[in-house]
Parts: sequence; C-alpha cells; structure tokens
Amino acid sequence: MEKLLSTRLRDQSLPESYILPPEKRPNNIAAKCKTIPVIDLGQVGKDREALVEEIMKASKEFGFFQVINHGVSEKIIKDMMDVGIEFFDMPVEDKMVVYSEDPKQACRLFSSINYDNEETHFWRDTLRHPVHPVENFKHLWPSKPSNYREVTETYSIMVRSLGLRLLELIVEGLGLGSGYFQDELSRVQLLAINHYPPCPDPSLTLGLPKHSDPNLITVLLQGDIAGLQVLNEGEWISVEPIPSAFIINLGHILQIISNRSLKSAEHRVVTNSSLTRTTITTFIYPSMDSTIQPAEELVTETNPAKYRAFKYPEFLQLYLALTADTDDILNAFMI
Ligand SMILES: O=C(O)CCC(=O)C(=O)O
Ligand SMILES: [Fe+2]
Repeated sequence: MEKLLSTRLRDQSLPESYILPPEKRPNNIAAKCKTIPVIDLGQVGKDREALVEEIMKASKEFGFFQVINHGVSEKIIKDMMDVGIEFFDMPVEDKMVVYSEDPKQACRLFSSINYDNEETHFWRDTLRHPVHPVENFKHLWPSKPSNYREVTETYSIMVRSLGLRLLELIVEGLGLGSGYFQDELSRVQLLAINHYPPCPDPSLTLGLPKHSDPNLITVLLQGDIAGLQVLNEGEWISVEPIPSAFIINLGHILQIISNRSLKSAEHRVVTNSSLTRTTITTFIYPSMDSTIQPAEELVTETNPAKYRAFKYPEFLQLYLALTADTDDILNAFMI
C-alpha cells in the first residue's frame, strides 16, 4: 500500500524512483495554437453525412476528438466524477479491499503502470475493472463509497451506448457493413479511474508516458483540469478541458482494422503541482478470441493489407512486453 500515491503523506520533493531520464521528461512545451476538433453529436438527426465526415477527418488527422451534446446526462457525469474522487479520498483500510499487485486480478487498485517491473514509476494511481456485462462483474467492484456500484453501472451503460454509436458512425465513414464492430470486436469494456495527485516537480516526471491505447476506442472524461496531451505532427497538443465533454481516441486495433486509414494517436499525461486530477476512462476492447485483421472491404489490389491477421491475446502480450512503444508494436504485425 505504500506504493499508492493516494495513501502517502504529501512528498516534499519528487522521490528518485519517479525521475525520468532527461529525454523522456515533458520538457518540450505544448503547442498553444492547435487544438483537437470538438464535434457536436447533436447534429446526428439533422445532417448525418456531415457528422460522419467530421468524425472521419478528425480520426484521420488526429486520432482524437472531443464530443459535446453526446446524450450522456450531466447528472451521471457529475455523479461518476464525484464518486471517483471520493473513492481515492477514502481511508487506507477501505481502499485496501481492492488493492492488488497481481495484474491478473480483474478488479484492482494499483499505482503507476507495472510498479515492480518498471525502471521509473509514473505519478498515478488507478482503479480498474471490467463493466460489461454489468451483472457478471458488479459484485467485484468496490462496495464503498456506498453509491459506487449504482453510479458506475448507469455511467458504464450510457458510455457504452455512446461508444457504440460512435463506432457505427465510423463504420459508415469507412464504408463497412452496419454493425461491423457491434459483436465480438467490442465485447469487452473496462473502466479506469485515474488519480493524479499534486506533484512536487512536474518537470521531472509524467502521470502516464507516451502511448497509444491497445483497444478499439476509448471514451475519456477529463473533468476540468488539463493534463492530457496528444502528439500531432511531432508536437504535443494540450487537450483543453470542456465541462461535460468526452474525449474520444482511437486505439491500435481501429488503426489496424481500418488498414491504417484511421490513426491511433500517441498521448501522455503531464502532472501539475497544485491540484489533484481525476479522470474516468472507458476502454472498449475486442474479446480475447477475436481475430484482428484489416477489414476485407478495405483491402484491394491497389491498397493491399498492411497488417497480418492475429489473435487479440498475441497483440496484448506484445503490448505489455514492449511497454507500449507504438512503432515496435505495430511493426510486429505489419506485412
Ligand atoms: O487520464 C488521462 O487524461 C488519460 C488516461 C489514458 O491515456 C489512459 O488511461 O490510457
Ligand atoms: Fe491512453
């Protein structure tokens, strides 16, 4: 438990084990002039074609966008954020119930990424567990705060529906058959509550290092404190907090299925010295027995498959072994 940042006394200086080598520190200043697109999903009933086009453009250029008027209620967004903040504020003994150092545990609270096997630790604690289908996993979730299970259930169902709606719009944009992602490619859903406490020296460490997500699509609630940065054309772009918006980012698997017409963008999290930042991440994943490959409809003589077919666990294993280095991971599956 002493590994968890949220149970330690506030550090006066950054412990040595969190100090990154100079080339990995967040020392390049984020570009101020660029922002990722903000897409109004309210226009879906009015001009669906224009909406699909906007999503495709953002997915090709950035692999990231924010959505507003997305249909998830302000109330459930606030309740989820509040319960996430409350969870990390609880006394040690309440959090200990779900703390685990075993990566195979389905529901677990842990710190950094792979604490016992990493060179440098990252300035983050996280609670992570499966949420779909709810009835299979609800009993594993924390029972405190007292409304945790109820709020998480409603939130996860609503965010799933948003994620699947977005995937359907992407299917239209790619020209695939309706429902392409609705079955085994989106069967798994994980929720992660990230907690980044104030950091004694944000210039020397990161909340999360540069990575792309290993799944299909991610729906992130950033709250009102900045910290997420996206790599675009060699520049780090800060994702501006918009109250109640969701940040959408495409994972490696969508890049592969789209035969690289869509992009899984690299991102990282910087820390700050004064505020605790809490974010709620929903990851939509393929099932473990899925076969992943570029969609047949997108492979032609002039545009041959750029990746070979593989079983999803093979990919995940490599992702963990290569500590998420994007080029190395994708190169391993390229034809
Ligand atoms: O907390 C954030 O802003 C981003 C989290 C993230 O990138 C992740 O959990 O993969
Ligand atoms: Fe991520």
